Amino acid sequence: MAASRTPPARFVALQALQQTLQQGNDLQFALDFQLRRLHVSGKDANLATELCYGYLRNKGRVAFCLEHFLQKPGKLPPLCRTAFELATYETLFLERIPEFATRSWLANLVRQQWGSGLTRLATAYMTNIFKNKAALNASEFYQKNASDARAFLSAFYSLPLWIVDLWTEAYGPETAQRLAAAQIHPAPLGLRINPLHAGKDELVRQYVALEAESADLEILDSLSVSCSRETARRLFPELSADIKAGAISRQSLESQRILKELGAGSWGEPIWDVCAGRGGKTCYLLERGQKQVRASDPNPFRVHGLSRELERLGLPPIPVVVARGDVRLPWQKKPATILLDVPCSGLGVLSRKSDIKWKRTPKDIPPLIALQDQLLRQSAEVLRPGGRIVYITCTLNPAENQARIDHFLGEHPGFSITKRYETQINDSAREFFWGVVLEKG
Ligand SMILES: C[S@@+](CC[C@H](N)C(=O)[O-])C[C@H]1O[C@@H](n2cnc3c(N)ncnc32)[C@H](O)[C@@H]1O
Repeated sequence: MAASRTPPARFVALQALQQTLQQGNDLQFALDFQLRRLHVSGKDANLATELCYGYLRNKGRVAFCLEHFLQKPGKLPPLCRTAFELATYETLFLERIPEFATRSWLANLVRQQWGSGLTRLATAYMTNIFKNKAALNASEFYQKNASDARAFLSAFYSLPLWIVDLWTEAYGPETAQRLAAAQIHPAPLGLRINPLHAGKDELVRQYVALEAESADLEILDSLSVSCSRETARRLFPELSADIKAGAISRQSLESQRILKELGAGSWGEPIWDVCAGRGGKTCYLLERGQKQVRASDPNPFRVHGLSRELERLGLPPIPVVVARGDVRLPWQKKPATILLDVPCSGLGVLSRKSDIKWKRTPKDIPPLIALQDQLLRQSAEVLRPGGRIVYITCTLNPAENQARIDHFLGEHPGFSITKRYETQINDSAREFFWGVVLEKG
């Protein structure tokens, strides 16, 4: 795609979205890559970020508009279709962008890439979108034009039908609607204060002083904080510098809460964090006083990221290896606690990772279940007698949650559940975690 006349934020967004949707790359990775490659920063980078995340959260709704106003949207070249949808998103959701700006970048891009026929189509389409903007922002439009209740939920809350069906069957229609409504809002910012950092007391003082006037601020045991991005700017004016200096980490409050609820901080050691990724949970454990922690993950980039996290936070070095957890124990000493933060469908974190909605399909679930079973089975094999397995997912899918544990307990009757936690489904929850502690009696 030629960059010459497309404004930088839209150009970066389209490139990153293509990389995410067509090549399956992680959205943040694709966005960072394109911002660096095209030397885009400041306001343009902020707009590109807002476009990518906002569009993916609302992609189902804007696609419904395309289907409504165009006869054969499926015939558009994929990138052209994404450009139509991105312009629709901008019109319906970003109030501050003037009509002429959206119309002109879309028309110029379509003319340059696909010629005058599609440019006329783009112009006529955008006229319809602007004319019907108020109606397109109201649920009635989707209720009236969707074929049935599930198609309405899918269009208005921008959720693939298979997820609507899964949640309706698993949790009932009312809860499915609440979950659908929850995932369409951006997740709040979750922060973790490093208790080992010299600046910790000052940081805590800062947000405790402003707690009363920050309605969206939630604090969990004084070191875990969640708030909107606007509030974070007030509470932590130096956030980027504090992160760089190792005083703060980004981590969702729910991901911290489940560790606390499952007793992290007083788990028997050594602990093996089997699916450690970039080490969000590993670092939490070390910051909360666990000493003998070992971490592994089969993804070398994530393992490298984890080692850098340990350095950034000034944490003591721990054994970290690239390894799968479902085949063998990569250490000599048997662990007393095995943390399985398993690979899962991620349907509980769609508000933060909205690309998952458009990448996952029902076909992905059986291999994930097989891996979850094998990780549990292998953990039981290598666990020290009297030890515990902590099983966590960030998904809303009973087949990956309770059903996996029932299956495991069926095969391993010596184990029982000693702790359990799941995020409550209420109107303020945006992210959902599920977990249990299993101990051998
Ligand atoms: C939910 S993420 C873990 C997030 C991480 N614990 C954190 O808190 O930042 C799941 C991780 O499982 C890893 N994984 C995939 N297959 C695996 C396997 N066979 N054994 C162990 N880990 C695996 C993935 O690479 C991914 O990093």
